[in-house]
Amino acid sequence: MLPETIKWEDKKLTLLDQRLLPFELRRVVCESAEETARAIKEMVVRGAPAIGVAAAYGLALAAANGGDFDEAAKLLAASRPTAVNLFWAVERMKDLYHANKDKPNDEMCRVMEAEAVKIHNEDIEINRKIGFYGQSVLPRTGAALTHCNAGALATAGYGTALGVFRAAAEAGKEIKIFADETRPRLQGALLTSFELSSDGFDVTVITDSTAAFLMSRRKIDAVITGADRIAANGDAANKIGTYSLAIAARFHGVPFYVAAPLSTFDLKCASGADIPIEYRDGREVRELRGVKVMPEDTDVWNPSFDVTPRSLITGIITERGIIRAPLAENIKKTIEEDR
Ligand SMILES: CSC[C@H]1O[C@H](OP(=O)(O)O)[C@H](O)[C@@H]1O
Repeated sequence: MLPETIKWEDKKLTLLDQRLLPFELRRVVCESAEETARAIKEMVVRGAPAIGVAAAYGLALAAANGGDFDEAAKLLAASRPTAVNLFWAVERMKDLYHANKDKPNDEMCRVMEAEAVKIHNEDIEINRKIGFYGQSVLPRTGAALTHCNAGALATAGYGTALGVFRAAAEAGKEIKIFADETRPRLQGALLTSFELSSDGFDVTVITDSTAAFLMSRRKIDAVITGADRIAANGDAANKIGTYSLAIAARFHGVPFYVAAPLSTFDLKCASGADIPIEYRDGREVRELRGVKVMPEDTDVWNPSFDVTPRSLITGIITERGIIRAPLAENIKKTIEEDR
């Protein structure tokens, strides 16, 4: 059984240290917003929904610890730039804090803690709904391909893309899953493979550059990935390598789905061009788990995300159903109906 990604125990946030998986199971304890922000930046916890939930708890800690709450919120918002779930959670907790800051401290802290727990539990329920709708795109028996980790390790539990596979299995479907290793941080090889095999799935790791050849040699019924931010027109930012996967899927006639909660949509971004892309240290590419794989002075360009244009996306699987073309219109309609 997979350990919980995020736990709130004795008014402390404990995070499964995903930098050590699958070789070591260790938890990092966060007792302040500062410690939480560092854990997000250093990818102790990662995955769009998971960092949103962690940030919510980070702000519950900020409220309990006193000090400058708005500064704590800024610090958390600055930890990583692409996943909009982070900003959504920060804004939701800030609004609550300012609505309750004049109440007695223990009451205000209780309200903040309860909201973070609510965000945590909501995420798991949303992921189950994403799985419920998403499993319909998979056959009774078949194969699927995913990229990075959009599973329980990237969320508060159950997962988004991997939640679709869980729901398919719960519906009695037999799906062989191929997981891109996902250079440079290897979330597919180290996290998705570990997560799915721990839950008894038939999962095979391939290198990122194998995906197109795999599609040319065997039937892949669908590619299903997560997302970190989806623009109003349907362009979707996700882990680097997703865009080239979508191009290969289109060339081979494989349906390409993005699985994401409505909190991943950012209507303030008109298109993918407006989505901020995180660039990380080149050392992530020059080294593999601390072992140099190229000279230290090698120039590296290391965007952590790319943007898949809506034209390559078959559908976006959400907790309100599958949004299909015309994506811009149907995104607007779905979000308005959810309000
Ligand atoms: C369920 S969304 C997970 C999403 O986040 C990952 O990025 P990172 O591991 O850098 O946080 C990747 O883009 C996944 O699809």
